[in-house]
Amino acid sequence: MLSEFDLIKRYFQRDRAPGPNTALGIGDDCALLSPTPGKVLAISSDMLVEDRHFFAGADPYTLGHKCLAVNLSDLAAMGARPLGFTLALSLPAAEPDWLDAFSRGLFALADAHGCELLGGDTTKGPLNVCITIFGELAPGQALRRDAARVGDDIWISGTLGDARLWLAARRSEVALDAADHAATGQRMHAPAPRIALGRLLAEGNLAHAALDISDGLVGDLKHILAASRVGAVLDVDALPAGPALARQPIGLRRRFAAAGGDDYELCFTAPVAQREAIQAAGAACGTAVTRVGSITSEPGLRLVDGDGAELDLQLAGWDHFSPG
Ligand SMILES: Nc1ncnc2c1ncn2[C@@H]1O[C@H](COP(=O)(O)OP(=O)(O)O)[C@@H](O)[C@H]1O
Ligand SMILES: Cc1ncc(C[n+]2csc(CCOP(=O)(O)OP(=O)(O)O)c2C)c(N)n1
Ligand SMILES: [Mg+2]
Repeated sequence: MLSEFDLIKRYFQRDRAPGPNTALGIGDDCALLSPTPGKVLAISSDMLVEDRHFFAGADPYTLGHKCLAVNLSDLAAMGARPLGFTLALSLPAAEPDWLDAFSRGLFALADAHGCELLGGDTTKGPLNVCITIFGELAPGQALRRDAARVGDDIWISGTLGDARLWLAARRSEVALDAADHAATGQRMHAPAPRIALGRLLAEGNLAHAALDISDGLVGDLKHILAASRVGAVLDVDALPAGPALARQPIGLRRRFAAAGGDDYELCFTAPVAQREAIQAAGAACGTAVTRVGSITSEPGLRLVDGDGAELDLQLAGWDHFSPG
């Protein structure tokens, strides 16, 4: 039988020297973080709950990846460099095989981004993973939701909608062949946080506002519009649908690309004069970037098709407390 403290020591406390920004890691009442002098901290929390964010029986390796990925995605959306994170874990049982796979998935992504586990909390209870992440960036460089300006282009990284397509297949709403099922499952379970792109956009002063798309593009873009007191026109047919979604009928393609959720891509706004620099930044970090609309002085979000005709799609973002 694993005790609470055996579990922490065996799976989460690593036998290695702390990184340069960690003054004190796991084991005391608090961790001590040393941000680079002159930088500001970026802090965010996201929680993943069984039966809400993932299905019971989810693969523990990809769950370890995803719970950190969604947090790194928030740092990417601010343009911050990752420093470290805390892990609050509620587990129904201390299962060695589950913990081994979960911690391997978690640390594989953490190590890829130089983001150290600083501490956390462990309790018995329903399966629930909550991470708080810390990053840093230069003062004034953060890509804030209130910084969009009239005339800005709206850009999207990567592709949209394939994670939502996997969810539809899992709910037996659509049928996918084995290859599309596997590819869309990868998008749902192993999103790639766009840290490199976010940092290039912030450090190069290329973009104004940004956020990461977790609830679906139209829902999330409205947060930028509200905070910046602007409107937008979005070309739904310009949205970069994921490769599996691109093979689906146009109605589903539009709906899942515009409001799918679980995308963990960046949506950002930038001056027209930065178009070439943004394409170059995307190329430099191997992430496609696509222009999908523009910021307007007229309030509200207008959805149009490839010919500029108004679309009435009645789309909404994910809301944990909405009945839908
Ligand atoms: N329980 C809470 N207490 C305080 N702030 C919260 C709480 N839940 C969410 N927030 C804040 O509300 C804002 C919106 O949250 P959310 O939609 O979860 O952001 P994101 O999509 O970036 O994760 C964020 O600034 C977040 O820190
Ligand atoms: C079992 C299951 N059902 C539904 C979904 C879809 N889903 C759940 S939460 C969510 C939105 C993102 O989660 P949230 O907690 O709102 O993240 P945040 O916006 O705080 O980053 C989506 C699209 C899913 N991923 N798994
Ligand atoms: Mg959140």
